[in-house]
Amino acid sequence: MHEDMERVLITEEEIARRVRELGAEISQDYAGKELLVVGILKGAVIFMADLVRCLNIPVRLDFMAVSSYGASSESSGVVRILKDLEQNIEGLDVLIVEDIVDTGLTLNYLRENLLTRGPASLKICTLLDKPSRRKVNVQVDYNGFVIPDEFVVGYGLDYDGRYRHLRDILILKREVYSGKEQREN
Ligand SMILES: O=P(O)(O)OC[C@H]1O[C@H](OP(=O)(O)OP(=O)(O)O)[C@H](O)[C@@H]1O
Ligand SMILES: Oc1ncnc2cn[nH]c12
Ligand SMILES: [Mg+2]
Repeated sequence: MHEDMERVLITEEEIARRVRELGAEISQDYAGKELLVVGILKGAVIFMADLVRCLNIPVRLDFMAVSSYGASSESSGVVRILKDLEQNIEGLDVLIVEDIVDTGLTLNYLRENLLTRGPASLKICTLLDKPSRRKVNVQVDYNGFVIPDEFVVGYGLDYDGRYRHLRDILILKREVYSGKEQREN
């Protein structure tokens, strides 16, 4: 195992099995429709690539990048759009795909923002959910795994931009992030 890692939390095999399950569930819910899948850069890219290949419905892809919210106040969570969608989503069925919901600030902002653009429907899929860290409530429609309050990396998730390429989801050794706040917020 990678020397910076405490332990494996979810193996690549467990991830693959769960992604197939989510794909089947989403395909069933959107049978007969076309889905615009919106991936939130960068962390969601790897999950999204696997998930969409488990869908047996027509799919289009688009991406957004948002700022991490820095020193914003606890509740509101100022989130800036760094890269917006290319696609006009009015009247479309849209599924936001995320790697993790932690405080919920990112998704809460994104959901509000995209709803103002008039999609026919808007749902949220996340691979990981850390309910213990929630600061704002956000409804998740498709949830891969509920995990404890540990800082995880791999399968798209990073620390300081590293470890996204690792095939499992692993818990990072505390000394690697030297006790710094998990999220500067
Ligand atoms: O629920 P929240 O507390 O808002 O945290 C979740 C968000 O934080 C991470 O993204 P990050 O801002 O680290 O960017 P990245 O996806 O490029 O790693 C993660 O990918 C989610 O988008
Ligand atoms: O555990 C985690 N690992 C990587 N990025 C994030 C964001 N929120 N929580 C995280
Ligand atoms: Mg990240």
